Amino acid sequence: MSESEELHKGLEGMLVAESALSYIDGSVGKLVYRGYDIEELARNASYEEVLHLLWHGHLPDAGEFDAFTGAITEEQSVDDTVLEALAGLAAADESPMAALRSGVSMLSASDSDDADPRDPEAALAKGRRITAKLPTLLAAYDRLRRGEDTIEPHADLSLAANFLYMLTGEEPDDAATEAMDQALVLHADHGLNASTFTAMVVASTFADMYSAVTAGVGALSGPLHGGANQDVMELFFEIEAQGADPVEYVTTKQGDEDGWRVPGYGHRVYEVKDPRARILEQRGKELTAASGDTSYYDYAKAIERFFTEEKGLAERGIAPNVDFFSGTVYHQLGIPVDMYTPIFAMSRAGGWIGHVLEYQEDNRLIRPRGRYVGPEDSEFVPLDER
Ligand SMILES: CC(=O)SCCNC(=O)CCNC(=O)[C@H](O)C(C)(C)COP(=O)(O)OP(=O)(O)OC[C@H]1O[C@@H](n2cnc3c(N)ncnc32)[C@H](O)[C@@H]1OP(=O)(O)O
Ligand SMILES: O=C([O-])CC(=O)C(=O)O
Repeated sequence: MSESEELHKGLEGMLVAESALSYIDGSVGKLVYRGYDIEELARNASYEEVLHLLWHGHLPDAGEFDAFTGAITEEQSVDDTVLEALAGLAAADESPMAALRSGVSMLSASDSDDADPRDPEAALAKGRRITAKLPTLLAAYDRLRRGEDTIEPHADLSLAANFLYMLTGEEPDDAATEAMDQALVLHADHGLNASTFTAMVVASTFADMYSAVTAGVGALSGPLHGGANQDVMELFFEIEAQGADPVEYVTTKQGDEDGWRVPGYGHRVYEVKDPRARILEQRGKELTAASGDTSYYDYAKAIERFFTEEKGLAERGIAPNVDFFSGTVYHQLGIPVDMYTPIFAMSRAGGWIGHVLEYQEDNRLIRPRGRYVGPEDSEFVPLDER
């Protein structure tokens, strides 16, 4: 075993695994899933096609697509026991992201397949079950906390359309379905980000898929990761509530709060604008223009222009990431702000599961070292003598 004494805080830039799922060139803002450019997938592929690509290594042909979506459709319902537990969480005013974390964990109770987690077919089946149920679970939670009856999934709708249908009770139009589906495609995978790596660490012990996905949800929830999309929209709400100028507002905030970071800005890997932000920005622009209310899109652009041109953040490699514009899209779809990060999780589950399946093909327990900096030779004194 070779042991290096070099410290790699945050594992920054460290290669810890090989993966064929997604590639990021942070210097030019390029993202590909299995060789396909994200822009092309966002324009042409559905979330279900992307799931097939990530889990099975290729885009499905028509027959494979039907079989794949058919298998998902069969798994979309969520057991009453889980819905009852969700109702309890709603009564306790739990956030949707926390409810999702608990919900994924509870789903395992209604999975009768107790195959060995080392069995790749069983792991894939569990992953498919979780992915199929997440939109149902999340939409149900939002309805329960509003005191509404939950809605069963519609067998003829895609995951994206079904989510909106189960949330609102109405079948979404094409524009809303396309926007939701595109958001799911864009968030599905992103290399070894913190939540994916978390899921891999859990799965490297051969804990089961429910444990890996539950842990992924927890890691994604933080404001340095997926939680930033909610923070961005809450910033816009604050600006609106105060009738403030967006640039003045963020400048004052930076002056007042030492170390305050613009949510949705900056990235460990990208040195330029995230390609997903570019696509979501365009979608946000179209949807806000169509609705006649462009205010949040305008705030985002004003802040971006200021940080790029006046503050020179772009020159330091700090630019909008995926979380900066997604809220402008979700808001136009009428989705509550605290559902934004759970939607990210609903999509990213596809990536977590893909990475877990891939990693377990040639599994190695993930177990790094920490440098010990504590005291040496401490003398133990019994409790009653301390
Ligand atoms: C889906 C996702 O997870 S995308 C990321 C979502 N998270 C956010 O949007 C939260 C805001 N952004 C951030 O906190 C950071 O950019 C992170 C955590 C995403 C990446 O951070 P790191 O790779 O650790 O970069 P690091 O913290 O070293 O920052 C480098 C420099 O850029 C600055 N910086 C980074 N992000 C921002 C920001 N959002 N606003 C202002 N300054 C920033 C830091 O202050 C630091 O400056 P310094 O060198 O003068 O101290
Ligand atoms: O890659 C990262 O570190 C964060 C990110 O953008 C993602 O997970 O989509």
